[in-house]
Amino acid sequence: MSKQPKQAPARRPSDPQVPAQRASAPQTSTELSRRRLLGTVGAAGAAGLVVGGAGGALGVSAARSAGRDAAHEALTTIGSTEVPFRQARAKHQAGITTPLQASGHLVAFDLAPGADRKAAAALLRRWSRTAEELMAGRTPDADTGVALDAGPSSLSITFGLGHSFFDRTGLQKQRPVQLDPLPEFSADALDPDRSNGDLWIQIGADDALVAFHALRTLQKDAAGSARLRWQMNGFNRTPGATAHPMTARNLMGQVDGTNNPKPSDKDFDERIFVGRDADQAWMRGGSYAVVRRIRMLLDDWEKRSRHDQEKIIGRRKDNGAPLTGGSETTPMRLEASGADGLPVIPANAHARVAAPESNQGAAMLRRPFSFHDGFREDGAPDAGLLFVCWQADPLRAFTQVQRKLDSGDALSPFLRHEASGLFAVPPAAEPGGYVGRPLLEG
Ligand SMILES: C=CC1=C(C)c2cc3[nH]c(cc4nc(cc5[nH]c(cc1n2)c(C)c5CCC(=O)O)C(CCC(=O)O)=C4C)c(C)c3C=C
Ligand SMILES: [Fe+2]
Repeated sequence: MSKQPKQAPARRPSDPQVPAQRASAPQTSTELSRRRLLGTVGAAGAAGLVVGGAGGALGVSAARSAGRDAAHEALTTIGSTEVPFRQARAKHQAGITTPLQASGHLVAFDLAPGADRKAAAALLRRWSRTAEELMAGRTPDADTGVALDAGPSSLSITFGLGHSFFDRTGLQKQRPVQLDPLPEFSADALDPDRSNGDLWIQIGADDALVAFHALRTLQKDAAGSARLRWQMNGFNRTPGATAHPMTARNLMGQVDGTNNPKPSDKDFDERIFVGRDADQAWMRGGSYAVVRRIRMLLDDWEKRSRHDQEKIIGRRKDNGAPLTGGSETTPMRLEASGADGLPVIPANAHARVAAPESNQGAAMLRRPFSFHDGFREDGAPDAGLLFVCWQADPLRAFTQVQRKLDSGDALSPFLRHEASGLFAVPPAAEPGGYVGRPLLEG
């Protein structure tokens, strides 16, 4: 692998609640004044003014007066931001508590016929090495050049193992019960060809070329050992695109992710990561990912008034605040009723039905991407949410909450669950090791 010329990496905080914008926060006061200037030009552009030439000149002269060569400066630190493959104090893989990235690929592979445990180990070793190199901004020696000049761009690559992986490798005794298939839900319309799989990779980056490059490189690494089963592409808002750091919005226009567990919560690790006393020692410090392709019936949704939409979720559309008042971070007052005697947050509002208070404390870390795969025959967008959630125990988190949603969520009529996967995501590789080594060589 060769190192690409790039700025010194700005390490990205491993906290999903840390707004992605922080990654592009000004680093020095000179930087601040240059950014303010460019921000002003950007705002003028957004207002429809023709500022291109003047804006460019202004930007260059500001950098020159700051004693810099503007030609060698990136406009933001987005490209140079690096997510560590292995974190100093955390045992888990990147891509779980990493802030949401702008571009994502979810991809599942099946081991090739004849590929055994040894072949699986060799593949995970190759993949881990590639992930570590690409996340550090280095590219393979014989490379396509797709991601040249882009820097690591907060690339994270996360590896998971499906239920069938353990049959294929003869490791059934090491398969955790947490990987038992999810139950069927009444709203499911699942396509088996786009569900599950022996191996799963989640790729996220703030540059679409970097994300594609990682996908393609990992696919080539798999040649002869594993075949692509399904692939889904997603996106989120670009970090730094809004003036103020804020929670993501989904394609229904809602602020989505507000009431996620936070790493600062005292029970965060216990809820999201497998504990030290887990039966399967190789999973300690790992997590379980549930992946659902959920199509949104946007034609139906967009016909509903904003008032109706807010009642369906239980939160305001503009700022994500609960209907019981306050700001986005104000707790919902589930017991509050209005002058009509009815609950202000309706009994079937999505946020109420999904809340830990309605689910014996169940909580999961939601880390989704939006998707848009064109339009269906009837002209409706084939778009929605690549719902990815993380938890220590899917039965007590995703399954508990989805059962509840299945039996009375006002949002359900606007959704179609079309694909599903459940994966064990082992802890990060030890230095010199690879993801899954304690399982495969234990
Ligand atoms: C089984 C788990 C869940 C699925 C599937 C799901 C789908 C889904 N959700 C939204 C939009 C929102 N969800 C919100 C909150 C929320 N959702 C879940 C779980 C699932 N959602 C939970 C656990 C929570 C938190 C509840 C709480 O504690 O308050 C919200 C409100 C804002 C927020 O807290 O994030 C929105 C909006 C969509 C569009 C969707 C499927 C496409
Ligand atoms: Fe939700």
